[in-house]
Amino acid sequence: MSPTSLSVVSDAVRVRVPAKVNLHLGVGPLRADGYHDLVTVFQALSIYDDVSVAPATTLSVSVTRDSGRGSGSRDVSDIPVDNTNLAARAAIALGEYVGREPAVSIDIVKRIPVAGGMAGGSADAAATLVALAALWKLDVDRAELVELAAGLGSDVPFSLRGGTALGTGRGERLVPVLARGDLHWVLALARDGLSTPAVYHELDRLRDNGSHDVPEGDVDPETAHPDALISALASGDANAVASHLHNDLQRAALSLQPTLRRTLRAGVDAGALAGIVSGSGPTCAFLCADDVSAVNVAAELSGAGVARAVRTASGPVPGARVTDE
Ligand SMILES: C[C@](O)(CO)[C@H](O)COP(=O)(O)OP(=O)(O)OC[C@H]1O[C@@H](n2ccc(N)nc2=O)[C@H](O)[C@@H]1O
Ligand SMILES: Nc1ncnc2c1ncn2[C@@H]1O[C@H](COP(=O)(O)OP(=O)(O)OP(=O)(O)O)[C@@H](O)[C@H]1O
Repeated sequence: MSPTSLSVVSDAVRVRVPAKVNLHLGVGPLRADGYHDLVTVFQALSIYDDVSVAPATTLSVSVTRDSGRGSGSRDVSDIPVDNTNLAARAAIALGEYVGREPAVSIDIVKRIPVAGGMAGGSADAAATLVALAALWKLDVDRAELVELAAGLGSDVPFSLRGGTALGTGRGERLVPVLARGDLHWVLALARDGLSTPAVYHELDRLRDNGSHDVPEGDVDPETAHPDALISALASGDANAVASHLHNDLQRAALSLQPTLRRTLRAGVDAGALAGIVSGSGPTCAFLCADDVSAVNVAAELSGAGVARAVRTASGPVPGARVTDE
């Protein structure tokens, strides 16, 4: 390797950033600004995108599908590589904030399912903020990065933070939640993605067609607080956590992709404690009693032919972090 290419390698900063699942997702009515108030409990899971940034003459983005085992991405060709990519938007926003040209190359290795309800794009935006803060040796504190993150998307602040957290507002206002021990998950990845706005829109449509503002089984975020789930997380009892998993967006995701009902049933039949649609879907997340059970459930689900791919993961894990792995 020439000294020049060595210096290019050493100039790059790589950040590893996790996927998320919502253990509780209470969705309020549509607000005037097009968003919904949420009460949500996020958990970061051990499926990661890697985002590398390096100095360049102009801003560019590349996205590669990790071809190794553990890859969650079916195809990355749907992901834009222009300035609409959330990672590019993060670089532009941070550049504007600190008065710097975002002349960097951003290379994303994708493992988080695309349009899967696991905050893949948000993860890349959060990773880019952390990577550029390190590359440019910025004197910005965490609160400033969180503020920029919230401007990029509702899930981006959680991708920065990771762990387990209670989210309110659009989902961007976070407080940490104590979770004892690790939870073991199986993820069933769907063949087609779901658009987040389309799923929220479908929930509004279903609610408009129903007789109640907040239909039976849904949680009113104005009044409901996921206390029982938070106590279960503190106790580290996976059975108790499983019985308090809840997602108001689930029926909208099922309405748009009815085959997910079969996937949810198959996971529980395979021995999971409970199954839930992850965020806006269509990924289904199954909570298992322990790591051995997760491997067994994953094997059985793979054989059932109800998913494009099946992965195991554990949580909580930290948010976007510089790595040299
Ligand atoms: C479904 C979740 O993943 C749960 O954590 C998030 O609420 C989605 O967060 P996100 O992908 O970061 O979403 P954003 O980029 O902020 O918003 C995309 C679109 O989703 C809808 N949206 C999002 C968040 C929210 N609290 N209410 C909404 O109605 C809006 O139509 C919005 O235009
Ligand atoms: N870096 C990125 N990674 C993935 N998708 C991106 C990225 N930048 C922009 N997008 C666009 O965003 C769309 C949603 O992709 P993403 O993987 O973030 O969905 P998601 O995980 O369901 O989102 P969330 O869970 O935050 O609602 C994609 O179809 C793609 O066109």
